Amino acid sequence: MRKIDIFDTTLRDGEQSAGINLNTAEKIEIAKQLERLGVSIIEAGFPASSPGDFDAVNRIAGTVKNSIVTGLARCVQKDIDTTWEALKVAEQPHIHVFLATSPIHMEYKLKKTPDQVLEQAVEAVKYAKKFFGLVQWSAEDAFRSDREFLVRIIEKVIAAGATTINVPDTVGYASPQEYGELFKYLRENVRGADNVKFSAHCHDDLGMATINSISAIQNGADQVECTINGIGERAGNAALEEIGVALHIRNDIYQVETGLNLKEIKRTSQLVSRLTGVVIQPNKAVVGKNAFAHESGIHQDGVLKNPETYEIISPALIGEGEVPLVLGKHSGRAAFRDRAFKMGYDLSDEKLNKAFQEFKKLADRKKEITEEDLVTLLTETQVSVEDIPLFELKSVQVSYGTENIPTATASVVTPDGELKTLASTGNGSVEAIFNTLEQLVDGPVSIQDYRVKSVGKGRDALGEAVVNILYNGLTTTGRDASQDVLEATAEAYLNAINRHLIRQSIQPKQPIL
Ligand SMILES: CC(=O)SCCNC(=O)CCNC(=O)[C@H](O)C(C)(C)COP(=O)(O)OP(=O)(O)OC[C@H]1O[C@@H](n2cnc3c(N)ncnc32)[C@H](O)[C@@H]1OP(=O)(O)O
Ligand SMILES: CC(C)C(=O)C(=O)O
Repeated sequence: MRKIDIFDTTLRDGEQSAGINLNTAEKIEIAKQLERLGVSIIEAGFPASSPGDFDAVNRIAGTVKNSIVTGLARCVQKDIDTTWEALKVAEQPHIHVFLATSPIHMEYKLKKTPDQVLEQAVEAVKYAKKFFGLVQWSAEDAFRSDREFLVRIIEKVIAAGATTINVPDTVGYASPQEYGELFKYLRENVRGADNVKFSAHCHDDLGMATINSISAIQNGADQVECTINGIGERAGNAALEEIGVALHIRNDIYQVETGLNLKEIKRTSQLVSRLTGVVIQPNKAVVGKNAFAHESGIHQDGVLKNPETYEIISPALIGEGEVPLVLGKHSGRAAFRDRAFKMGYDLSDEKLNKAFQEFKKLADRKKEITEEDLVTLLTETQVSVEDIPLFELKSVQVSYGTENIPTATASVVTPDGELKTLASTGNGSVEAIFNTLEQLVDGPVSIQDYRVKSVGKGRDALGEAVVNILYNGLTTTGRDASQDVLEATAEAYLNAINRHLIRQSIQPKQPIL
């Protein structure tokens, strides 16, 4: 199989992302991880650009042994000298010199004629060759360059000693077909093309960096330049993880080998995200948080029957652990049953259906169903409520005035069937209710959270109360909605106590996974 070199430029073009600034220690940590990932070449920085970059490139060149380390330089002697100073410690010193070749860059940026650019490129490559065995030359903005000029300058830099020719789409303008055709054209028209490697370097301004890189490979590129998580100047560079995994998964078409250790992808992606502070978008291909998250019932059912119904990449391929099915408003019974079973609840069909209906109601109201929500829901359903005697509020009355101490009186039927009437005071009406009902149980009940909100609009809107209690080492939450918030509060408090009784009387079996 044809070998494609993965040239990682996370530490150079990736660091050119607005807002990213990595220190030497961070760059070394990323470089070591890139080495574990198995990239062929690490572009560690631009040594002439700052003392910090020089130091990082130099230290990485002295540390990394299994990947080639390179540094970027302009076609000027000073840059090449500095790059040599940084890289002479490397096992296989490699330099990356570049000069723009497109009409717009030559005329307005470099203020040079094509002939002057050609001469400068040749001089720089010859000079670099005195120090470096491996010299990569890039025609910056190659895609927007005149093809005949490109062929002419590439032939001259090959003759001057360049070992790799990089053909970047610097501004992300190419279409996959056009970019592929450019590689084909250069392979067919450049004298000496067979003696060098051709490299692709794509930017994502039109969202085509990955597919353009792959198109280049299909048309003769031997190397692709990319970054972890696709970070880089403006909209970023081609994402290494996308290229690596696409070439692997669709090897039936591409038939190439990268030498990447794909199991290190997830870890590398997370490391780069953590150290750069660039959060990965959830739906990012391969490494996004949702890349393997199945949310809808029909998909979940399919995945449970056979993961390949909806998964073309196995999470294990990139070193991702097991990804639990997401339980949300689109989930179906199959996923719900699976999660319940894994949590240790083996429910009959009837009870599962009941729990599932409650789950759907809850999912409509909440964005995320937590583990605690599920435990509550499942334990309550596992035991039909009639099986366990609970407290039942018969009435509650609160006496409140600006001049007197708030007092609550409640009548409650206890689990033993006894009707009890209790009263207590508090600093406010709510505390008076809590103090009154606390007398029903043995020991202090700590209120962890208490919230009231209106459900619906207008004067007659219902008031919903949510009370979270800690009692006897267990945390439970009670809810109730009523026309009156004080009544809802008393009911929610008793609901939390009742949930405590239910959870105490039935413990789930040991979780299965
Ligand atoms: C497509 C790419 O990603 S290219 C890499 C881009 N990366 C960076 O620029 C990051 C590092 N850059 C830097 O730190 C600085 O720009 C430096 C240190 C390299 C140069 O700084 P300065 O000397 O202040 O120059 P400045 O950045 O303002 O302008 C760039 C100069 O380099 C020239 N230049 C640009 N590319 C090249 C090149 N490949 N070879 C030679 N000269 C070049 C420009 O024409 C300009 O020259 P001028 O000052 O005579 O007009
Ligand atoms: C220096 C070159 C390779 C570059 O980064 C680009 O053209 O985008």
